Amino acid sequence: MGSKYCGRKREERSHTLPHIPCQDLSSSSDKRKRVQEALKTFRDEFDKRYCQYKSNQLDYCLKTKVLKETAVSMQKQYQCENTKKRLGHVDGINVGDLFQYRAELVVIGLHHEFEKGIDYLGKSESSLATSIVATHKYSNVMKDGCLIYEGQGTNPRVRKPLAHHDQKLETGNLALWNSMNAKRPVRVILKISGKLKYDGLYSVDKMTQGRGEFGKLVFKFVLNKLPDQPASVSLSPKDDVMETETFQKRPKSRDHAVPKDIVKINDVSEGKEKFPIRVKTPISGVELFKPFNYLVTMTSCINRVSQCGIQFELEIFKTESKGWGVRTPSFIPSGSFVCELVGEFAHHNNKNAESILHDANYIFNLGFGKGFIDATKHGNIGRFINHSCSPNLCVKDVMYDHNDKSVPQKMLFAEQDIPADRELSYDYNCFKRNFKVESNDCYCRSPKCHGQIYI
Ligand SMILES: C[S@@+](CC[C@H](N)C(=O)[O-])C[C@H]1O[C@@H](n2cnc3c(N)ncnc32)[C@H](O)[C@@H]1O
Repeated sequence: MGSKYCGRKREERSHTLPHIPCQDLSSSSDKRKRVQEALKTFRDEFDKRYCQYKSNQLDYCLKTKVLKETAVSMQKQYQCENTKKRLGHVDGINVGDLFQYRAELVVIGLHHEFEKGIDYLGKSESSLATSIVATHKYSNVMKDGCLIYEGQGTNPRVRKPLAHHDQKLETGNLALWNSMNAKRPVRVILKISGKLKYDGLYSVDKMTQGRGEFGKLVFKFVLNKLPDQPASVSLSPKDDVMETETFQKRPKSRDHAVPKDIVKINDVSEGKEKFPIRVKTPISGVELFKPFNYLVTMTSCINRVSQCGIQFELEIFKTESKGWGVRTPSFIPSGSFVCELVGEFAHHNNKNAESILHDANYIFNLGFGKGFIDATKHGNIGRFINHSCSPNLCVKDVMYDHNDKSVPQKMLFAEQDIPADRELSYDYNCFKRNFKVESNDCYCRSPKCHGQIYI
């Protein structure tokens, strides 16, 4: 039963096995033959091991493990080719060659890393990148022949990291940076339609740093194919689509699909925040909120330079039943600072308190004797964040250097990982409501909804 299955699998797989066209029969033909033989040995050995796993009823999802095991065993038996890392082309491998598995690249010496996208030689400042593999797991983009390649770092799409960090200019990232400065070419392997294609030598022309899909700082390397490189062989007319699209075309979940909105205001903060704060509305006409003066700090601390400007792109949008709300177009990791609740600070004994509290939409009550923050006329994006009985943000008191406890600084932090396009919310009931309490019906739709919100 086991061997019958293996036979069928072997036959099926032969259609997708690495294909190296036999076109180069010159002086390097021997090397090419050896590369092909190494691949054949790898495939046969992999099939054998994989069948054993199957017949022993071991978890056959461990395909990656068997692939690596096979390649490592070949390394130990000196059956691999091009074992010494080098810059430039690798003997016996042509631009346009196709491969099925990352482990095969190790066996033939095109890319020596089983998992890491950047392979390099040398150490630290003197390191140079030899090859990169561009897959859909990172936000890599191929546009008009130019590859924008995201640097190396913790990637929740590969495995959930214990802690998600900003990318650092070290190891592979540093090597790519060094290759850029030293103007040394890098081999590029592209993953297209499930196959790995050697696309030839590229130059690293630029490096920028920005916030990535998961909210951390990432490096973006701009690579261009060297002009003297042979045109690569396309997989099929359909596969050429990747030339103009991002690798990362994942459909958005229906639950969190963003309705088609148009940008009504490009930056409500008028340049005061690090990122523009867009106001979006459905295409049908929607009346905008009353104008207000955008502040980045509390009016009681005007001399303080804001130490906590917003760190993520945020946008204001029209919710179905709660008026305006705030959502994030990008992922926000749990624990991240999101924004401060900013407004005019007033005490309850302020002669205008009664009239202010009459229109309590943008009032954050700090408790009896502690005053309140009024964001009616002066405020920031925090004034648009709605209440939820199952919130994704929490409110924390943060002390600044002045250490003045009478000055309220209410900061909102992500209480959990927040996916892109999700509405931000916190629990309004965390504010003390021991003076004039107004209650409203709550439309948060959480299964834990208390039915009312208090302001
Ligand atoms: C700080 S403002 C939030 C922004 C507001 N939605 C707007 O349109 O400007 C607070 C007001 O939003 C509305 N709101 C916030 N959370 C709500 C919820 N869960 N259910 C119903 N209304 C809510 C209430 O009218 C509340 O007084």
